[in-house]
Amino acid sequence: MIADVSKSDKIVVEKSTVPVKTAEAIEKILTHNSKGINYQILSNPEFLAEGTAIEDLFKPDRVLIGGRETPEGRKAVQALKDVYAHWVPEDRILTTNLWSAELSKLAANAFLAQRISSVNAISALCEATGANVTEVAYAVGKDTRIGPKFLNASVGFGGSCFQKDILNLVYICECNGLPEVANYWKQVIKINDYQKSRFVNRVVSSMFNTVAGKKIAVLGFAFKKDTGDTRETPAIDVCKGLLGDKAQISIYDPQVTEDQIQRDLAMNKFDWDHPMHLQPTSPTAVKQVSCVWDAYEATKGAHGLCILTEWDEFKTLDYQKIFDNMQKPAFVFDGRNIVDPEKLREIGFIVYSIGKPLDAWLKDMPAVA
Ligand SMILES: NC(=O)c1ccc[n+]([C@@H]2O[C@H](COP(=O)([O-])OP(=O)(O)OC[C@H]3O[C@@H](n4cnc5c(N)ncnc54)[C@H](O)[C@@H]3O)[C@@H](O)[C@H]2O)c1
Ligand SMILES: O=c1ccn([C@@H]2O[C@H](COP(=O)(O)OP(=O)(O)O[C@H]3O[C@H](CO)[C@@H](O)[C@H](O)[C@H]3O)[C@@H](O)[C@H]2O)c(=O)[nH]1
Repeated sequence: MIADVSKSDKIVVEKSTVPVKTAEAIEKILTHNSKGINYQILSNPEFLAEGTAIEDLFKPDRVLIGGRETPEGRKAVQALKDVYAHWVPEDRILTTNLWSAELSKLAANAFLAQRISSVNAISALCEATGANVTEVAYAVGKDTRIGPKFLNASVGFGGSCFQKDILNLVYICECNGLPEVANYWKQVIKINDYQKSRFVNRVVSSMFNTVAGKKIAVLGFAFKKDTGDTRETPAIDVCKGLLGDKAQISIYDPQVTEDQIQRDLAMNKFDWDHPMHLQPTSPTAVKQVSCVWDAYEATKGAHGLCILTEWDEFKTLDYQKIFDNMQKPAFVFDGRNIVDPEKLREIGFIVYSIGKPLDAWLKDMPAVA
């Protein structure tokens, strides 16, 4: 513990995403064990995203430093500011009070996730009306007040941060007697869950209302491209949904190991959020799941193919070769909108792309159970 080993005054910096007022708890613990040493607690939340961590570190949109509004607090903030000033322009280093810094991190992730749930909600309406979500998102994002980023409709957001941080925000709202605000943010997660189950329903209803005994190839298991991280990946819920209807699944991801996939699919929801030592020791492998190291192997003999991560290599696969080796009718369900549905239809596939005008085959099939 910091208090045990400190021999002089210290600045303690929170980098992790924490509930608002965590700095106060840290401050109290350290002060009560201080033996005359002074501690300044700063909140300096981390904003990097996986897959772009180094870029984000060197060229951050902003660095946020929160501290106590006392002379000692301001001095500590300035000391950390001086460290960042070595490579970050000064106008990008924001200083605030402690609680604003802690809350801003949660709010930023909630706003980002909210954009995805907003566009995903619109994607369902696009499918019902014949609008195209890519065109709608482009038109909406052209308004400079809204902006074009983070408006890609998908099978759902994943990753270790968004759901956890929104639940954190919801909890803080409830603790502060703000149930309406809590419910507002909960809805972002509900739409995300809806989007994943909507995707599974599309697969099942398109394939004659059952996938039992059918081989479904899954391309991509990570929660986004350029990472092997599977925490909260939508692929877990989609695969579990398909397994629930007794599909045989063959998974290929360029970076996720078979061991990780088996572990994720064998565990109960939320178990994978626990530290390693609290997770079930050796979950039994899910027999209906095989993991292969090649997209062509995964799709060989398959009835349907689901794209669940937007890996670049999936954009340039030889889809004619894939079609030739699949059962017919051959289905593609693109959960990331990375393939050209028209080109794939020309090959002979029946194609579902999130929020895009529906294939004639899919038109009368229900999107939700
Ligand atoms: N991963 C990212 O891209 C990212 C980006 C910005 C901020 N963050 C934040 O940084 C923090 C760490 O994220 P990470 O991705 O490195 O997570 P991680 O799961 O890789 O690391 C967390 C560590 O904390 C340990 N841990 C968890 N619960 C514990 C407990 N109760 N007692 C003792 N140890 C415990 C885990 O064993 C693990 O070693 C989180 O607050 C996260 O929100 C992460
Ligand atoms: O338009 C979009 C953008 C993203 N996603 C999905 O959203 C999830 C999260 O993506 P992203 O935010 O790029 O990755 P993270 O590494 O989770 O980074 C987020 O979470 C981090 C941890 O708090 C923050 O530091 C980052 O700023 C914040 O972007 C992934 O499943 C993406 O596929 C979409 O579906 N559509």
